[in-house]
Amino acid sequence: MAATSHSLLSPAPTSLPRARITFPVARAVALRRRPSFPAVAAAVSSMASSDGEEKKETKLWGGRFEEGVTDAVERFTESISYDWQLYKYDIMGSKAHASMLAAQGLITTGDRDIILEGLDQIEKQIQDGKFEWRKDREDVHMNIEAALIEKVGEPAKKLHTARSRNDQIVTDLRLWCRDAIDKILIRIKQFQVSLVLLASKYVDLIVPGYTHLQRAQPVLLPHLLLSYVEQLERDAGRLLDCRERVNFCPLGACALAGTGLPIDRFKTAKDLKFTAPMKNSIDAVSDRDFVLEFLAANSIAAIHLSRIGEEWVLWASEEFGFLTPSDKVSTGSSIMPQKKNPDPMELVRGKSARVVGDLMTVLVLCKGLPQAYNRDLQEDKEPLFDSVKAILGMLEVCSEFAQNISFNSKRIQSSLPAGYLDATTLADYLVKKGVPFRTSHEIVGRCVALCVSKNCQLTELEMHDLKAVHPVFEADVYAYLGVENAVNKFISYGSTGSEQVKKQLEDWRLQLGINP
Ligand SMILES: N/C(=N\CCC[C@H](N)C(=O)O)N[C@@H](CC(=O)O)C(=O)O
Repeated sequence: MAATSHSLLSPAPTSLPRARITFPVARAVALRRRPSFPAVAAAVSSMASSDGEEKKETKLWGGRFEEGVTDAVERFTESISYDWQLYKYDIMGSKAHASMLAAQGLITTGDRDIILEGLDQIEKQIQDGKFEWRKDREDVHMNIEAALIEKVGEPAKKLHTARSRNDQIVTDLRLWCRDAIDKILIRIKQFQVSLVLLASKYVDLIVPGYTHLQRAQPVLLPHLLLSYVEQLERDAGRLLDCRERVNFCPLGACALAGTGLPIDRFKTAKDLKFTAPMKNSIDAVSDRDFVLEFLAANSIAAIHLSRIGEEWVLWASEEFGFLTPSDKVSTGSSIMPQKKNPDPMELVRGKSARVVGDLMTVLVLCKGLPQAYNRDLQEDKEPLFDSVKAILGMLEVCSEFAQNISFNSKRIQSSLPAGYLDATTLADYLVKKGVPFRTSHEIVGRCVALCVSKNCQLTELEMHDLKAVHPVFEADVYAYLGVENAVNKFISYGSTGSEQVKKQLEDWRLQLGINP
């Protein structure tokens, strides 16, 4: 199996094509010689010796073992099929570790330079797709370390001084999460910009506001779109908070107890741009609370995106007809020629399920673990990678959808008279006339009942109709009726009143660096 270079902004597949998975040299020979399944399985991860006998490669941890693991165990315990994605961070950590060992006199500077050069070559091989990932070497750490030993010999055998895979994996993971968070933050901002640009196109468009999915009060469309922007801002804030706690360095905690060797954990932490080394070596290798926090932040963001997806799918329906996605963000039906489906937003809604599922997986994974490291923790990676891949894709597609929809102003406007959207404004009018709110609520309720019986709007009630309900009504009431009048009456901070919304739109444009 060979890795290709990739960035999280264009996520790489979580596993590479099976055809590229390579096993030790004897495998092809063994496959030809003994084609039955058990025999083929027996050949996995084995090496041919010169006399044709198959011999397992000695594991880097193999000193006390007389026999190799079974093929089933090898297949079951390997993680290289997905943790290869950590290679960049594993190499980064190894380089910082080697430099620290040299600075502390634990290895010579000559050995350090050989190790650093060898790691650079391995990184290039991986990026060029020329590195052979081997399942019999279990994971990303052992693959890189074994390859380094093959490449540069003795000096590489010193790299694992004062280090365990337990602190190595969690260091890799923290570095990976830090970068992943930064990439998600960029995508959140891109979606916010798309929403603000969309809002700027419809500054005066009034839409029905819903509660219980029933018509409630009129709102400006930009007000609704900025509500998404606010939610995304909190999503970003949660990720930034999480990043603070991610950014502590476990390297040097070793297996769980630290080391008797004179290492400098502050140097490795600084070189890897962590805030500080983690204070307790048992905690450092044990906990995945930073993964949980990250997955939880992703889950909340995914739920926000799912709700937007639901709203836009609904609004794109014939029944609402409030928005039209362009062809660029729609798909068709294999049987119904007329269909134009808003699939991307349905899948945004759908993929939120896996993001929440990923959080649940790691929550349950962690719940029964005693201190310190347990192999169960290997199972945190696939949900983590999956969650990040999903959320990046969801944000990208939401942003593109926002850039490729138009709101159907005419249809929306023609729908506005329905639902008595101005009723609450009418109640506020009565309050301004000195009527207690509970009484005004009752009066307006009676006005609405009158409209229902006459099949008309509140604006269409004659003065004598209104006076018949309550004598407090005067001619100025008509300045409160109808959705335009009603929207103009909103003045409270954060309300849908056009002054408020225009100011907030301006603030967001400034904050997001959108030029006038
Ligand atoms: N096997 C092990 N850690 C493996 C960590 C890497 C693993 N692929 C993972 O993803 O968690 N722990 C050994 C120590 C070691 O192998 O360094 C132990 O504590 O006995």
